[in-house]
Amino acid sequence: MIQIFKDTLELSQAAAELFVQAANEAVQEKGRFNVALTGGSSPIQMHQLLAQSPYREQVPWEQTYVFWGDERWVPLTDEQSNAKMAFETLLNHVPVPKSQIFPMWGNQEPEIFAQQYEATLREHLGNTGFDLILLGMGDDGHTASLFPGTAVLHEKEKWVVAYYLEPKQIYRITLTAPFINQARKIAFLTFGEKKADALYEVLEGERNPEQYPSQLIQPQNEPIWLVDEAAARRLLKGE
Ligand SMILES: O=C1O[C@H](COP(=O)(O)O)[C@@H](O)[C@H](O)[C@H]1O
Repeated sequence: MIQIFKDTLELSQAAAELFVQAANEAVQEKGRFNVALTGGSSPIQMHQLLAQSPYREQVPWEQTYVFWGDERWVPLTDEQSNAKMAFETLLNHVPVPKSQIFPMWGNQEPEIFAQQYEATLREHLGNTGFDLILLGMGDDGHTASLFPGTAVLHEKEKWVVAYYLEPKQIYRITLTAPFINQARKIAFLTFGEKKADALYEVLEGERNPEQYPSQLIQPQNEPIWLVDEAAARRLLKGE
């Protein structure tokens, strides 16, 4: 399902509303809300909205468990850290218990940490997927840290993988596509002209997940694409 918004504020408001709804549904049903946050720039405005009235009061923070979809393997103080951004824009401003926040960072080797993170997920989620996974999409069609041409795109068993991303000279840690696809709800936040080509290829182009890894995201319930008019330019033209 694609929802197109005039600008990033309207898009972020819709994302915040979706977050509130998913949280309340999950808590009503089973007493807790398991969410995976996305990194990059796309969620910042949604985070800021969730940290303020009226959204802040509408989220059952005490029952919320926060994980990440992916991370750059850097300490939590590093400017590149997706978790640092989430703490600064959201988590430091809401009453979610710190013991319920699980950043993708530790003192071990990244591969060992990935195994431990998967064990933590299994402990908290059991055999169910996330209630909500928020995702961004890079200009190249990657999502989470599922980058074009990488071996992780072919992972079938593991839920979490760490690997060295040669072009960016950094380790990445990421949920895998088969695990992401187990989520009850998945929402992509995508805006800006620079994403127009990739968005068109992902949604309307031939199937080529090796080049456009976002195509691997095919959960049972169709993902929700929240996009702005600039990113949707080619979709709107029907090119
Ligand atoms: O590297 C990453 O990029 C994607 C997209 O980032 P954005 O700045 O275009 O929103 C992001 O979804 C991912 O979490 C991040 O690690």
